[in-house]
Amino acid sequence: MSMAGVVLAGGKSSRFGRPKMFEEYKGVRFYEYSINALFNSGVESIYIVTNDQLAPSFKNMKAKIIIEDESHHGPLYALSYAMRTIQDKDWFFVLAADIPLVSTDFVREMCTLAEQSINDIIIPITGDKEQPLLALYHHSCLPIALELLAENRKSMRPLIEKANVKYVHFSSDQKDFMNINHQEDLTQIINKEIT
Ligand SMILES: Nc1nc2c(ncn2[C@@H]2O[C@H](COP(=O)(O)OP(=O)(O)OP(=O)(O)O)[C@@H](O)[C@H]2O)c(=O)[nH]1
Repeated sequence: MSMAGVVLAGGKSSRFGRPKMFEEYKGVRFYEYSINALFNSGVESIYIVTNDQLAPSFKNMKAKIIIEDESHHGPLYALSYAMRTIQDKDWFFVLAADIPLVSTDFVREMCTLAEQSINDIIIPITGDKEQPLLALYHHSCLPIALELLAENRKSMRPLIEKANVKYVHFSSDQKDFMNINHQEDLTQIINKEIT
């Protein structure tokens, strides 16, 4: 079994107001947290998937950069583009750069689940929230994803509905899975209102 880590970092950040993947928490940029969580976790190689405008601003020796041929088509397109580009891996561990504080232990535990899995997708549930952008996707998802994209269906949801999905419950620090969409979300973490 071989696995690639895929950091999704090519969104518009329209709610945040500036490219949020480059924001810092405790002196580390969001996308670097995602890379660090994947590093030494069982994932063999790490990729940042982004667009041509943002690409020059990523600086990290641990990850390679994949530049989408078309920008802003959303996470399903980004994942399928990564799967088309990286052809020698069975599994793709997706981490959204705007959920930066996930731990290596979480990634390791998910990787262990993939070893014996006959599923197409493994999705964690944290609290009562499904986390499709912190999930494992088998290469078998690619034809389904391409079919959906050809129908202009760009959300992850129809892929999840069509694929064979395993859900796994995680109880963890709320902060680990905090999704940063607005500047106030970051302020909340910094002010330790979320513990
Ligand atoms: N590579 C890539 N990543 C994306 C794309 N769209 C969203 N993402 C990433 O997916 C994660 C979730 O994105 P969202 O917060 O839903 O969308 P966003 O465009 O970043 O932000 P909003 O404009 O505020 O909705 C973030 O880490 C984004 O960087 C895309 O088209 N390509």
